[in-house]
Amino acid sequence: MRLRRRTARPAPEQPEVKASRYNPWVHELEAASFWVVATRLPAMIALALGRAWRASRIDTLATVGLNLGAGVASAAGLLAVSGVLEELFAAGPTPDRVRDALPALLVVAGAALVRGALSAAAGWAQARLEPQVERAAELELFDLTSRMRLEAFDDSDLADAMYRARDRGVGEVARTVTCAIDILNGVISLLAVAGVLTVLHPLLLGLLVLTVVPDGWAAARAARLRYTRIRELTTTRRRQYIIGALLAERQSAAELRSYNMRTFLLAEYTTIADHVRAVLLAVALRQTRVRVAGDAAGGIAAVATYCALGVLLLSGSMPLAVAGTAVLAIRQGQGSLAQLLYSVNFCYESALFFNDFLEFCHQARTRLPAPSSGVDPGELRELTARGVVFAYPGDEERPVLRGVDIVLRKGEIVALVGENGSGKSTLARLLAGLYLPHQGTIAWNGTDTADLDPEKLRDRIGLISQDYTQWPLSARRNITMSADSDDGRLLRAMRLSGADAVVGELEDGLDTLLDKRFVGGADLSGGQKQRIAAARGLYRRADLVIADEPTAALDAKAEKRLFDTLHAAAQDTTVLLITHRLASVRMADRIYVLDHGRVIEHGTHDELMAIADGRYRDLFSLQADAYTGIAGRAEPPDPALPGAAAG
Ligand SMILES: Nc1ncnc2c1ncn2[C@@H]1O[C@H](COP(=O)(O)OP(=O)(O)OP(=O)(O)O)[C@@H](O)[C@H]1O
Repeated sequence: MRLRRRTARPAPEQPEVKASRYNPWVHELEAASFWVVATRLPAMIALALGRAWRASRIDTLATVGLNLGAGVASAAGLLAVSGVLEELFAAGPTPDRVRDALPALLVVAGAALVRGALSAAAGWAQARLEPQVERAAELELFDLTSRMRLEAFDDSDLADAMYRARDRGVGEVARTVTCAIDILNGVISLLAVAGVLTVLHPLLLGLLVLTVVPDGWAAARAARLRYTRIRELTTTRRRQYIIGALLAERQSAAELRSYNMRTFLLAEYTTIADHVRAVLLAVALRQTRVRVAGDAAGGIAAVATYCALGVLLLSGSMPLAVAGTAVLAIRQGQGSLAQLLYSVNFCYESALFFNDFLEFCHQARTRLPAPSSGVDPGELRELTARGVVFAYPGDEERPVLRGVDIVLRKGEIVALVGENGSGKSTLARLLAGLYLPHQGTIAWNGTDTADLDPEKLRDRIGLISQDYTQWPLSARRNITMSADSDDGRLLRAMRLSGADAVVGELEDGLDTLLDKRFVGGADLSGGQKQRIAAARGLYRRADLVIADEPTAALDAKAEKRLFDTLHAAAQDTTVLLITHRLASVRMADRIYVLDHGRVIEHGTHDELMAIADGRYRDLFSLQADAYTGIAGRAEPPDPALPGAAAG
């Protein structure tokens, strides 16, 4: 199959490629004038320098101080040059003029030497500062991402903002600092040139500005064109990155091959990459047009400047020696002003991306949990959910939980059952304090969990999650989930979950790295991973163990052992068990049946089995029939299933 199409590509299918639909503010940004954004620049520079100051005071002081020194040396050198020229253009024999110019020449040389030394030292300080600023920005970002409320990760706008902040924002913090310092530098050398020009003829300063402004405008316009397009492409590039990872990462490698997904994914990637390329090429064209216009205007202004100089010369208002100095100063001034505008422009572009970083940090801060009350929940006696309503972000009109009431008392085993998508895992996450209900309350010993210290609360809960993560850490850390480990508890948790057999087969036992992407790393089977995840939940000294489908990948022996363990643990721990294996919940003290976010039945196994046409009874009988082979309750085969018609 040909992946590349030479002809014009039709509009891409993927909705995320139609970026403007998702980024209406891009047009607002485009509409904002350069000056509107430029007025924000000083504040951005101050923010960037503030970050530099916090990252390293010494290096910030050294960078700013040494650059200032270099700027002053450069100004002194320029003034001395005009002194040299003055002497050289003066009347008298040439050897005398050269001799008279010598002191000023020495100043020029000395200034150049000092400037060079200070610039080198400033460069070194700046090079030290940048990684420190970047590191601080990265740490700030990850501090926020790891503290945000869990539901923030379900918000696609925030995901875009996070991508932008991570992709470019973090790096641009340091660059904004560098640019800010370059601007300071540029201002100093420009002041020096302006001073010289003003002394020579006040008109020259105006002419100098005239020659550089068009270039500056063009550079700024080009930068903003690029930024708005890159911003517009955020979702698209995030999608491109995700598909690229699927094509290149180990986790998806086997499935990609077994389903022959290569061609499909490459085509998808190409469509997106083509779209990104087309947008960037269009930007490049627009940028070139803008730059050509700027250069043309700048050229006209330069011609006008030299014409004005000629007029001044011809009219006798300016002596030849002064005109010579003026040409030199104008050329140096053009260089300085162009450098300054370049720095401003660079800073402006960096600041736009730096703003992304700030914007994400701001958004993330609004998603942080409320300041902790510090209230210790205390040992669990009773956990209740009353009238709990919860919807995921973006789906507010379709709540996943719609007025759930449940109760768990100390030492009980409580089971949640129900069909896929009925809301069991969501309820478990709310009970674990990972989400807060939108309506209703979850109370730990009668106190709303929202009023308790969330970390202390989570310390009392062991969550054996359905979507467990295998961390790129040693087997030990994968179970203890912290730097310290209590060997007694660790061995017990491993024995109860069956993880001891898994670890026993690893080359370095508990010290084996559970990540095959690194040298010496090991890979585990699905069931082995689940045993490790179960050990993780059991290792905690928890009042409440929430086991969400803890045995889906376990073999029959390991499953029985884990359920026995959970039942045994319930002597002094409360257990919330979510499972589709209904045989395992028979012994539960209470079973809640969820359907579309509501509790439709609850009671003991016997009570629920006594409800004629009850949902639990139905599900239980269905599973029991599958084992006992009683055909009486079996439904007729679905005609849509393969082989059904033949049967
Ligand atoms: N992070 C999320 N963002 C948006 N919707 C979600 C999210 N997680 C789950 N849902 C939706 O919430 C509903 C309930 O999901 P939940 O995982 O709680 O069901 P469940 O009963 O545990 O299902 P299963 O038995 O398949 O594990 C589903 O419709 C699911 O699509």
